[in-house]
Amino acid sequence: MTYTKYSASGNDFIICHSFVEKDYSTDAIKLCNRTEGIGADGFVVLVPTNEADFKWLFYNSDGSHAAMCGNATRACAHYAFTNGLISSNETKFLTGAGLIKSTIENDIVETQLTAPKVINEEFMEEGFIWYLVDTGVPHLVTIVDDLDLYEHNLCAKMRYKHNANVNFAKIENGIIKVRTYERGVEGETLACGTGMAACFLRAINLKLVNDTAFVYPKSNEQLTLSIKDGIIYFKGAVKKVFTTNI
Ligand SMILES: N[C@H](CCC[C@H](N)C(=O)O)C(=O)O
Repeated sequence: MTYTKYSASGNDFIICHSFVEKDYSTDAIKLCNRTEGIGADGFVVLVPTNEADFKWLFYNSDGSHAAMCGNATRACAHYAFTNGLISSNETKFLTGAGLIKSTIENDIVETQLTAPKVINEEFMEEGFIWYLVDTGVPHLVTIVDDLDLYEHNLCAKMRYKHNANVNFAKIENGIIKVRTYERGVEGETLACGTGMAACFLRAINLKLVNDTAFVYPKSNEQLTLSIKDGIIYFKGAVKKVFTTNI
């Protein structure tokens, strides 16, 4: 089987395409293992569908299924285009969160996320003020002045209590810096697309940024987030790291 490793702002994925739609969770655990596998935060299998250019099956590195993954949409769109699975540089494909549209311009890919759903506008827990929103998957967001306040055990506690990813964000001069504990990776990743979108939405909600903002995840790679008519767009570079047959 041919697998391609991608990095999308540091969030890394193993991608392949197949005619066979089945449960690949065991493959995800083996392939994503960073000591005995290729190593990645997630595993994606693109399969045919009559409803869009393709459909994806997305798995976190622990084998759990997730409806959506912002950074993986950018990597998969690039993969589909460079592997000739799509003929246009604009693609629509099916995820567990619904239809996703992505546009590929060389190594820069922009994705239009599904409409966000605010679950809880504001609540206090563990000494922080939280915002809970679904940007394709559920995300908790807290705005802090110091990103060193991010702490693994606190994030794990909030992750399990709310079954959501956990984000700490710092906003300074209209720029957002984010640290994310990712559900299904069960630790901090170098970037989380739907998490950055959740932090951007909270910053908009608090009137701390304009309709377009630069967002920097742990990898410090720059992404651009914008909102128009309630829909979030996020754009950034992707990198095809290598292809292998195993
Ligand atoms: N770990 C997430 C899915 C991946 C989200 C993240 N990698 C992104 O780029 O949006 C979850 O299970 O809710």
